Amino acid sequence: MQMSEKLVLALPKGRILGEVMPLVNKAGIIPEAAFDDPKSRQLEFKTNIDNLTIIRVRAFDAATFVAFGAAQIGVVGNDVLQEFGYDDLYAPLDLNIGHCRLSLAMPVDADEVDPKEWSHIRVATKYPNLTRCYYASRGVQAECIKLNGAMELAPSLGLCNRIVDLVSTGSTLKANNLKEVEVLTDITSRLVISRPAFKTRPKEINYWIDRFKEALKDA
Ligand SMILES: Nc1ncnc2c1ncn2[C@@H]1O[C@H](COP(=O)(O)OP(=O)(O)OP(=O)(O)O)[C@@H](O)[C@H]1O
Ligand SMILES: O=P(O)(O)OC[C@H]1O[C@H](OP(=O)(O)OP(=O)(O)O)[C@H](O)[C@@H]1O
Repeated sequence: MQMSEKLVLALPKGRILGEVMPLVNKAGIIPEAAFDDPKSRQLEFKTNIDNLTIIRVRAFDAATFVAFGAAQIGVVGNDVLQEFGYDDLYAPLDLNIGHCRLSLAMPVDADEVDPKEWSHIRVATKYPNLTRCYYASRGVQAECIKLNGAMELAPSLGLCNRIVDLVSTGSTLKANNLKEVEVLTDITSRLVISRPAFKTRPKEINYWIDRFKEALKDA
């Protein structure tokens, strides 16, 4: 296949990276050595594919780079997809990695843990849009305090009694004396595509979607 114009793949640099790289490699993409060098300050990496580079960015920013067409392909958790709701992101493939859930949690000794009885709640979260939408659809007004991490501290320090955060093993909640009250949504990571790129370079983009589909079959 003829490949010329640069194609950028945006990968999240956090915990997903370890899970996503075997898939990226199986899809036939091998980054240059600097990618695995912890001392390297490089942010964009050549690969064995002539026109394809990889950028390693924060999980939320991977969605933004692709949504604005600065990268054409990316890997993004559907927590981030739902939080932003970017129209220009097409998410055709569930990569079956980054499994977790977005849940509301409260102190283990809290009362008022029946969501059906709530009409207004205050919540500390990294996901204010998703949280507001979820509760609005059930007639509950959610007032959100945006934090970027360590949400679990909010109840014990009196910021607010409820948090909405990602849960996987549940050990972070347990270590901070919190209990999971309800699951808002289940999360996995998806392959995402910039819609404009999909329109203008369909053959090339479909080629890579197919390579990732094949990689998933062997996973
Ligand atoms: N405990 C978890 N188990 C499984 N997947 C998770 C877990 N926490 C987060 N994820 C997934 O990994 C993505 C990136 O999370 P990660 O914790 O690496 O980033 P972050 O620390 O939130 O981001 P940043 O470093 O940019 O602030 C999330 O958007 C989510 O889809
Ligand atoms: O249920 P668990 O297995 O304990 O996982 C949940 C934790 O994982 C995520 O945080 P992360 O470790 O990514 O750190 P962060 O707070 O910096 O995002 C999430 O925000 C929880 O704190």
